Amino acid sequence: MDAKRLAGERAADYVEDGMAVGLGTGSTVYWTLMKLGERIKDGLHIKGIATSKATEKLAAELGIPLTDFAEVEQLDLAIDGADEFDARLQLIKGGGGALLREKLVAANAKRFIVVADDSKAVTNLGKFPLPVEVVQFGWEATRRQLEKLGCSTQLRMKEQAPFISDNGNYIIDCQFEAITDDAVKLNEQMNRIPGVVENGLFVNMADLVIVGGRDGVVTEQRREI
Ligand SMILES: O=C[C@H](O)[C@H](O)[C@H](O)COP(=O)(O)O
Repeated sequence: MDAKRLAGERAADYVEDGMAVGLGTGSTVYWTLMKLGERIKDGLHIKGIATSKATEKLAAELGIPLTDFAEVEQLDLAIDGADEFDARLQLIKGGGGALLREKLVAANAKRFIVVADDSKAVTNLGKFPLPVEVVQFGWEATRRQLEKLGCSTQLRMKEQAPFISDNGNYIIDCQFEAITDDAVKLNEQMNRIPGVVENGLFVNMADLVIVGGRDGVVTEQRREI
């Protein structure tokens, strides 16, 4: 079975009746959502908060009831994919441009489970360009400030026009040599730049990473507290 599918489906086992669940975005968590859709048909009752418009649409198609933060104070669980994860379970996310809602949802969940295939495991974060969501106004100035942190940058494009996030913002992809030392510090430095809305570094957030191996074996890595 596909490695993403193995990881995605396993995560659905952590969802219990009555839970409020953060529903991630991407091709790995897609399998979690499919599984949850099946379990709902069999009588599981949950409510979800989607991390993107794409996930909202998929959840509606699968019959997963949605709610929002007006109704839910804290999610029991959030499940999402990642573009990279290291041994400390620090992540880069946002390859699909959903990082802002994803971070907000994960930050307001009691437990955050990441699903990934084994190609996402890295020794040092940063081979995958770090996505940073910025407001459209003055984005060129924001980009220059980001470059002062030691990266080269690229405005994300889609069909010859700037990519627009679900929140109406641009994404600047930041390529570092490697994020070797302090992801906590870089996360803070980026978010202090005026114009930056959020960045794709998820530090000390993931509690568990479920990894689908291309050999068909699923492993689980827990964060040491
Ligand atoms: O913005 C997108 C998200 O951060 C995704 O969770 C991430 O890009 C991983 O996606 P996939 O499971 O499709 O590789």
